[in-house]
Amino acid sequence: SPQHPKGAKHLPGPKGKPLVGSAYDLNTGPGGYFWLKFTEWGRQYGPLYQYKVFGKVNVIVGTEKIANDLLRERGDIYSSREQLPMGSQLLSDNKKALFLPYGDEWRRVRKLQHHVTQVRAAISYQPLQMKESARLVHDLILQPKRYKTLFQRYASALILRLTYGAQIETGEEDIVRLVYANQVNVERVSAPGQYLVDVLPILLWLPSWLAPFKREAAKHRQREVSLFTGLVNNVQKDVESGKAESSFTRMWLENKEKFALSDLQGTYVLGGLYSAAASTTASLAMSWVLLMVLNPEWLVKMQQELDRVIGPDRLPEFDDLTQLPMVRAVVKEVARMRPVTAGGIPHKTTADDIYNGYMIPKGSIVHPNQWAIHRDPELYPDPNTFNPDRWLSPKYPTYREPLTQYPNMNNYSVFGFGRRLCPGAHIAERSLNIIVARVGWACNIRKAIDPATGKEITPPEYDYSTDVKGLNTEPHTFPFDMSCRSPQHWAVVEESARRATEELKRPLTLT
Ligand code: HEM
Repeated sequence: SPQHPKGAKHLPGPKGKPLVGSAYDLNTGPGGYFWLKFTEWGRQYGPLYQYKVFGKVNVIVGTEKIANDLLRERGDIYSSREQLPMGSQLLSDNKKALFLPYGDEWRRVRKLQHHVTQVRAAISYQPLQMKESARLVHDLILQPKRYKTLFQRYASALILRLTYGAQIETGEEDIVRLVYANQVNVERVSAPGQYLVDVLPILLWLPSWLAPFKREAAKHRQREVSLFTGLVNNVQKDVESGKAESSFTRMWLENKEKFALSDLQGTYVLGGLYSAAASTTASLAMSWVLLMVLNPEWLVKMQQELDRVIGPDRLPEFDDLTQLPMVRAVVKEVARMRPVTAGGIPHKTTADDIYNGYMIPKGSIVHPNQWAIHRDPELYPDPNTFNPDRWLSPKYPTYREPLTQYPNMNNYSVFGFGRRLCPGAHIAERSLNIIVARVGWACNIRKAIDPATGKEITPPEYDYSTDVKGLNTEPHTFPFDMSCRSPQHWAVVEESARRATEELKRPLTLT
């Protein structure tokens, strides 16, 4: 254990049991959600505390200020990741962008990610987002019970078209099924605590015949590498035959020397975008529907704004967003109350540090607990109330003007902190704004009526989980009614969706 400089104190926190530490306490919070356990401990130990698992120090951060002080201001030592033996080492030979240690390889990877996700690039994807959202609204009105599939189709179609030039119509194409199955698999295998080797890395030294987890990892890895490589090879063939449309993969293939990544590392960066982009975006869209069912007065307020600014004759467009602060406030408030990575994506420290007199040793796993950060009563008075006004009225501490620009999601805690901040935030923000503006413009969303009793069904406030254990959360299927607001709105939706479907068949050009 590190030498504590004179006077540096241990962080407070639960003592845990000998050897295992707090390993088995994490799922003992409400609903078994570890971020609620983090939050419960936070009430006892304060906004910065630690627990240990098999001797490993985990530091939990419960306010935005401390998260920024550490993960951003001291980014040179708070920007690494833990390489789990199973999830990272055996499964991908440490090639997964999300899990790369801080250093030169990560910087090169980040350069490629940044190139395709920076604001300027994100703006050029708006036409595609408009087409996909037009189809989304149309299909949601016809088949609201398929909302989960349809939100996932929107998000998958967007990222797979951008990454590989793949055209997705139903969302049930082979490519979608394969990348989705791969993601579920990988997240299951890499969820912390699934394999003993993750807490006892010494097991890595076992020969394969004694270590079934090694054979299992090898199988997954082979499957994943051939999936990602196959997708890149298809684009390569199209480039050679001159029929490849614009895509991230084509751009990378044509500019490989600029990025200086191995073929396999580049392939992993591209393949990893789907897992980072698809279920996260879809999750927040679903949470929006749920929060509209639970807080119908805010849908009405949003529709009043949309009716005033847009009128009944056309769908909202990206250029309208400056005039739609209520739409942006609703989106931001949904992200506050239902953060997708609720317990935060942990960073790892690469040197000893002292903060406010407390020791944070090198190698600590630092969890910015979004659940607590988003419910800090100093920043968010009455934090458990869904209140978009906190972004729109000067009487709240989170208010900022001008409202043509704020609220927005720049540097918003929902996307993480410091140098590892989500590079896809500009794309995700645009997706959510246009989905919420358009679905809100076109649809009424209400509680479903129980046919047996004739009474309204109120879905649970927080019944979340995920198919994919571990990092991302999303609401379990919940009941609601959705219908188009008027025949006039429907005519606009039908015509826009028809045109979008036609246009989606033409090659994409990214500027
Ligand atoms: C609502 C949607 C999204 C949410 C809530 C979200 C959230 C996050 C969070 C919390 C992190 C970790 C940040 C940290 O370590 O501090 C992250 C990382 C990442 N995100 Fe997103 N994300 C979303 C959408 C996207 C999209 C659309 C893309 C790509 C187009 C994307 C690409 C990535 C990548 C590549 C990383 C890894 C960065 C690294 O480890 O250096 N994300 N995201």
